[in-house]
Amino acid sequence: MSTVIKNGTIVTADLTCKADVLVDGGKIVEIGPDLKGDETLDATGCYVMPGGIDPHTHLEMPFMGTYSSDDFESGTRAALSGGTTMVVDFALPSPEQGLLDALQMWDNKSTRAHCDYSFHMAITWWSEQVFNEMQTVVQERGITSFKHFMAYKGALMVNDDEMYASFKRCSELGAIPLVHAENGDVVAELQRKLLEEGNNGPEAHAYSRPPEVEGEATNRAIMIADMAGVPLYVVHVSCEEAHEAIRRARMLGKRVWGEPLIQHLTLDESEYAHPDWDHAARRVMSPPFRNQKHQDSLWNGLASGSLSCVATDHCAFTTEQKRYGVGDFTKIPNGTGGLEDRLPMLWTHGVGTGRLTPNEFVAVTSTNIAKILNCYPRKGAVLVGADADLVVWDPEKEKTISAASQQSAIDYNVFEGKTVKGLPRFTLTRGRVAVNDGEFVGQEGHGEFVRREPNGAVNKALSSWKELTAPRKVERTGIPASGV
Ligand SMILES: NC(=O)NCCC(=O)O
Ligand SMILES: [Zn+2]
Repeated sequence: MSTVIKNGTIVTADLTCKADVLVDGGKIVEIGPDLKGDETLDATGCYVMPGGIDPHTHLEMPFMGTYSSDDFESGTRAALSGGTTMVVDFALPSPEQGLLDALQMWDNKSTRAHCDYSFHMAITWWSEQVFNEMQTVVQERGITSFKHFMAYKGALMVNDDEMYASFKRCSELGAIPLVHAENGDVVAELQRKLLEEGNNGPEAHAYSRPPEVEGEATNRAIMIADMAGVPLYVVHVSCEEAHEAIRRARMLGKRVWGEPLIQHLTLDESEYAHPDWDHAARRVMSPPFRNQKHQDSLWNGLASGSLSCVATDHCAFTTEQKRYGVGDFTKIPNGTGGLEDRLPMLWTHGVGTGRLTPNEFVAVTSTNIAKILNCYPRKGAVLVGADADLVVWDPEKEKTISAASQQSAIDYNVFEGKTVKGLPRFTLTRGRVAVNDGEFVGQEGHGEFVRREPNGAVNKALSSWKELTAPRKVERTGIPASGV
């Protein structure tokens, strides 16, 4: 059954034009005027855009003594409801667990996905086994991005020597390293001191992770990537210090991408001063929310291009789970939700205010990450031959965000009470309508794994540059005798 999307305006990262879109067999097969199909979706007054790609989710992740509560079923249902048609989740080996073992666990969990997905692999420890398995992960499994936690000391954190070894391996394999950039040693020491002084509430979580620890780690990761000759993707950039490091690196020609989250763009540190413990703890995530100066920096980065992609880091814990940290903020599971709200919140606060153009919105929610992760134009495009992962976006449709009507499995929403203007009329996942005017009509298990090839354009360019600028031994005509 073919489907035609009629009377809409196509908005991509680089053009805006009126045309119909014909979809068949899960792909876009024609774009032009007056197209016909077996089924018609009316896009009058709407923008037809590539579906969102969320490059940073943690679905059913074992973390801090529990599991994040949204799994691939509820998580991808939330994603599609908000116009996101692909998620990239993190396969996370526990320390000493093999990468392929962890991957098996993620393969099992993801069978319930409603939309397409891919994985990043986390490097949580270092050994010859990890070194060897990275090759299998890239070449046989089509996973070409590896995350490194510079925080969570004693759990997921890797040290500089491990990071350098892993980055070099990424370089050899044509893969991209990702970093969670916070100085884990300093965070651990600040946590210890705060607790010792009796500061045990959720606000102390923010005190223990100031912008300085993020800025330092970002600079360090950039240096290590530069030495290893590999591009770098910095996840959840939350502050000017980290953004400044990325901006400066990019100005110097280094291949570094920064990813702010919708939470950091729209929620600020005052949330942690809320008198209700639950309210504050529900917003505990790392890095924490910041003040308006930092938020402005992130918005400016998106507008100017120094920051590339907006994600959610969707890692949802219930209030009951958050309460594991009553009396000790370091035990509050870190993470917040956002999958369903990323696009509507970014449209409302970005396009709706004039901080972003509709084309920039598509770039930072979909196309840029598809290019970085080397799955463009299969994903992130409205082009003949691309997967029909599309959102028909109604810029006039409004709602007030509420946990009562969300898809996520948790009992609250960090954006509760916020009104958004701009919502999906239809969301299509590989041609199948999954959201029809606010109603979820997706199919569990429809989602497929998206395999990615290594050696994307930036990796290729960097390895040529590395070759050209490699240290060379000087052939000398004379060498003095040694000694006196
Ligand atoms: N961000 C966060 O607080 N939780 C998820 C794990 C991570 O990405 O650090
Ligand atoms: Zn992180």
